[in-house]
Amino acid sequence: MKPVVEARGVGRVLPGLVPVTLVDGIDLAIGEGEFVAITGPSGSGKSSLLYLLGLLDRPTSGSILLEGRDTAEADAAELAALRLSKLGFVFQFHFLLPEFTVLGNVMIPMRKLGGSPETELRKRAEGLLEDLGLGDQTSKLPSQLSGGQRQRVAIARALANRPRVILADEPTGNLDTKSAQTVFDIFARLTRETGTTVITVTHDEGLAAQTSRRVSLVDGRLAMRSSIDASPTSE
Ligand SMILES: Nc1ncnc2c1ncn2[C@@H]1O[C@H](COP(=O)(O)OP(=O)(O)OP(=O)(O)O)[C@@H](O)[C@H]1O
Repeated sequence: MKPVVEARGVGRVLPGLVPVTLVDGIDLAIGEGEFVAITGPSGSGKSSLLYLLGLLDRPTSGSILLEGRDTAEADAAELAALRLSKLGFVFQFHFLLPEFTVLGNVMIPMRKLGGSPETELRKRAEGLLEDLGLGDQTSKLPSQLSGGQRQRVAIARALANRPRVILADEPTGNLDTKSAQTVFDIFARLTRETGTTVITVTHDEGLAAQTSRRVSLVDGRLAMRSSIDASPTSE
């Protein structure tokens, strides 16, 4: 199976009088429909790796491949276009725009990508929200929703342009146990039913155990087991 996202010898060093190594020598191949948890102690580089895999940051060594394409030479506009059309992001904080309705928030990335009539975009956004149990909340403002509902809107927005990969950074960090479980249930269903790849940073052992693969970091490097796990998808 061809990997959807691949890191080849990826390192990221912050320059300075005392350079800081965020991640180092990461080799990782993640396939279609995989549900991957990035785990490790605080400060081990989990968010840094996620940002690199999501093309939000650039490696200082090695490269990231998306659907087999090396992104090392892509300029900022090309990276932005790839993020918009191929990737979806969910963060610990929802980052919904407060003045837009739930539906309006989900339609923002759709309108940015364009290519379909407004009525079609609206229908698709409504379908996504319905699917995530928010069919009766579409005209509300984010402030009128619970934390769990807001995070589901953020997931709907991440899915707006039918991404190949969802990248989530501690998406359950602000949620109660039940809402956190709902988020992971949604991710599991997405990977199973649509072949979307989900890569999520989490420090919650119980949730990490529900994914199909663990990638563990220690001091910015893959822990031994993660390297072994990386091999089957790159065959
Ligand atoms: N802009 C920065 N300047 C200096 N150090 C940084 C910067 N960004 C990250 N770091 C350091 O790099 C290391 C990796 O950070 P990162 O946020 O990727 O780790 P993490 O595993 O996600 O941590 P946490 O679980 O606490 O969120 C940490 O030691 C962090 O303090």
